[in-house]
Amino acid sequence: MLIIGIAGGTGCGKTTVVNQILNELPEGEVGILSQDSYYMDTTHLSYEERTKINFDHPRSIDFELLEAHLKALRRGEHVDQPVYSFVKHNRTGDTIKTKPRKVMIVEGILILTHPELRKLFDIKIYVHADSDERLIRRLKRDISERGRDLDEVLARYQNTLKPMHQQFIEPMKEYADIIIPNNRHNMVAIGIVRTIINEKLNYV
Ligand SMILES: Nc1ncnc2c1ncn2[C@@H]1O[C@H](COP(=O)(O)OP(=O)(O)O)[C@@H](O)[C@H]1O
Ligand SMILES: O=c1ccn([C@@H]2O[C@H](COP(=O)(O)O)[C@@H](O)[C@H]2O)c(=O)[nH]1
Repeated sequence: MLIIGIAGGTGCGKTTVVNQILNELPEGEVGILSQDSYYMDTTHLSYEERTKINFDHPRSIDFELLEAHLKALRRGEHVDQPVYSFVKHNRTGDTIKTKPRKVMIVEGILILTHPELRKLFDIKIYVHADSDERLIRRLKRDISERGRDLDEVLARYQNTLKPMHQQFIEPMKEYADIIIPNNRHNMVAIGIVRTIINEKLNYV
């Protein structure tokens, strides 16, 4: 199994990059684990309390479960990946049966901050976009898709996102094997990653 970790700040385009990589690859050959599925279960908190969580700090992630799932997949077992709701700020209670594949991609803002998880990645990728670009994208996406408003996104950006990005996410570039500049769509870089995956899948 080839395990690829894809990190980078919010709005840098990780999900988009993953989807672009998957386009043109045979369906079902590459599996995805999203760090978002592994936000801590906060069912014991009220919605009001959950909105105050710092979701950009590594302690908000259930790395134990993420690591256990990745190791199980590597052993050839399937796992039940939790489904997360950004609107509710909590797991929904549903899970998605995730099967082991020859290539597994793990994506998320904080996945390179955890040393044990980092060791499991054969290739570490950091997607870079400038912070103003990321903020603009996040504003548009969170308002249209995640039920936020302008004030919420800007307050979160100033209070937690920006300082957490500087403290935990940006320094992870140091561990990256590949850095993808993504201020614009970067189909050349996508093509290179797809070639590496195709090689593993024996298609070249
Ligand atoms: N290279 C790009 N150029 C312009 N917009 C982009 C680019 N990559 C992603 N986006 C847009 O920015 C938003 C955030 O992208 P997304 O892939 O969800 O980022 P991430 O998963 O890193 O938070 C989405 O609306 C997406 O369509
Ligand atoms: O309940 C939640 C959990 C997370 N967030 C924000 O999401 C981003 C990470 O997701 P990306 O898709 O990589 O942008 C993170 O910056 C958290 O602040 C949230 O708003 N609510």
